[in-house]
This record gives sequence, C-alpha cells and structure tokens, in this order.
Amino acid sequence: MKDLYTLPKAELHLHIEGTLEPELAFELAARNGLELPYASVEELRRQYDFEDLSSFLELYYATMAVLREASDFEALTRAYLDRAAGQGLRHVDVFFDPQAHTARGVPLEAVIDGIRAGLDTARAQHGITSTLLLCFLRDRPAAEALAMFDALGDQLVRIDGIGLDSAEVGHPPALFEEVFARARAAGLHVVAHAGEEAGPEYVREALDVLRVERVDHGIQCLQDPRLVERLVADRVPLTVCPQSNVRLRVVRTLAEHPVLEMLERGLVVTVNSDDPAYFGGYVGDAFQGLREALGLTDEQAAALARNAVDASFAGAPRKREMHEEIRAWERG
Ligand SMILES: Nc1ncnc2[nH]cnc12
Ligand SMILES: [Zn+2]
Repeated sequence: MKDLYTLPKAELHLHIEGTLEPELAFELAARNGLELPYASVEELRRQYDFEDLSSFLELYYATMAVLREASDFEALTRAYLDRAAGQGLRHVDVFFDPQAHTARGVPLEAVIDGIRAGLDTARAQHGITSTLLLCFLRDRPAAEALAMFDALGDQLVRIDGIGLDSAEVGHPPALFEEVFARARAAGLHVVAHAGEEAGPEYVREALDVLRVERVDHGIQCLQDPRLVERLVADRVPLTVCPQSNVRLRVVRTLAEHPVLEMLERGLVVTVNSDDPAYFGGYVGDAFQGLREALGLTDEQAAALARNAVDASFAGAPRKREMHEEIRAWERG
C-alpha cells in the first residue's frame, strides 16, 4: 500500500479559523494583550470534547477572538499551509467567517489582507494554489449577510466565492436566497453547508434555492434515496469531513462512517478536514484515518483525490497538473 500522506490532494472544506492550534492561540493572545480563559495550552485542548456542532461553535468563536491584526490572520494561514504542505496538499479552497471578526471590530480588509498574504506565501514556498470563500453565518440575520455583501466594495474582487456555515438546525438555506442570487450574478462561486446535522430537505433547498455548485457535508442525504439518485445523476460534489462528523457526534465512530459507501454508490465524494486544529488532524490524517478505520485502498484514495481536483475551484490548467501528479503517485 502507498503512503497516503504523499498522495497529491485538494482540500475543499477548510475553515481557516478552525486551523487555530492552542499554541498559536496563546501566542496571539499574548501578542495582543488578551487573556484566554484557560491556564494553559493543555487546558484549552482538554475542552475539545464536543457534544454537537453548537458546543464546538461556542469554543471556536471564543478562541478566534485572539485574531485581531492582519499579521495574526497571516500567521494563522501560513501555519495551516506549512502543515498541510507536509501532508500532500496541492490546492485548497479556503473558508473564512468575516462576520465573526467584524462583529469584534476587526476590519474586513485586515482579515482578507492577512489571509491573502498567507496564501501568496504558500504559493511561492510550497506551490500550493488556493481560492478564498467568504462564509455567511446562518445563525445571524440574512439582512446582515446582505449588508455585508453590498458593502464589499474593493474587497469583492479579492474573494472567489461565498459559503454558508455555523449552527445549521433552524437556519435553513432558503433564508439566504437573495445574497446567494447576488453573489451568483457577480460571478462568484457558491457553496453551502447542508445536511451536516439537519436533514435532506436542507440539501435540497441548497440546490434548488441557493443553486450551490457543491454541498458541504451533505451526509444526511443518505436518509433520502431519491436525493441520493439526484446527487449522483447531477454529479454534485459533497465535501465530506469524517473526523468532524465523529467529533461532533453526527456519526458514532470512524469505522461506522458512510464515506466509502457513498463513494461506491457513485456520489462525488471528497474528503476534507473542516476544522483540523479541533477535530484531530489535517487532510492527510483524514485519509490515513479512513485507511485505519475502514481499510481505504490506494484506488479509493486516488478516486477521492481525483474527485477533489475536479470539484475544486482551481483553473483548468492547474487541474490537469494535479491529475498528472495523482497518476504519478499511482504509478510510483
Ligand atoms: N463543521 C462546521 N459546520 C458549520 N459551521 C462551521 N464553522 C466551522 N466549522 C463548521
Ligand atoms: Zn465546515
């Protein structure tokens, strides 16, 4: 069997704020004169025992408050890409949550400046390409999302697409119809989290109302065979995050995760890390975890990697390069 860490990978479901490791959180808190409510890195890490998505989000939003300056966002982004480069990452479509920062008084421009600087460095140092996707928080009013979109101004050309995340149940996709229509009209890519904790109707709504190009998570589609048929027929990519699903108790154990069944049923499945600092591993670890728990074969791993390249927002020439690298891995 081949080394899954050297398999060339594209990652399509990665929240940059979810890559904030406790060590860096403490470093940034000190730099910014802020106090984290934990005595040590170890004590913070001990909090990473989540009941569900909401209990995770509470800690996620509280800890990201140490990010204040553009240089903090740059340090965060560089740390993620340095780590992921060592796990075979070749391209990433990065999510960020601007409302969680602007609500604390951090200017949107500083957030984007920092993340973009980190992405540019990764391109130069590791050859990793990327796009940037602005996520709206679905548990805040849709009017706030619209106001943010309309106020993007000069920042609009610095993002490649939009997404929808945060607490899912009770906040259905259709609430965000208007902002998604505007984003599509502006030529942006559109994706949304759907079917993580909420049911298949959220996935259908994301497709029918928001007209998303990919569904983030989407695993609850399995409750509805007709929806599965549709996703297969229309080749809608699903950005599945197995470690996240286990840590947030959507699936009991990795050994019970349906990702390989989904692949065998013809769904366009990809494997991603979601919030790797919180869920126990980066994208290479996600593939290795599937090997250990489910016996992921080299052929299945390559199929997952090819799906991610095809479903990514990288340009066509870049996709051809990555496909060639995957073929070289298979031959090697
Ligand atoms: N897994 C997840 N689901 C929804 N919102 C998120 N924000 C960060 N990670 C998330
Ligand atoms: Zn997510």
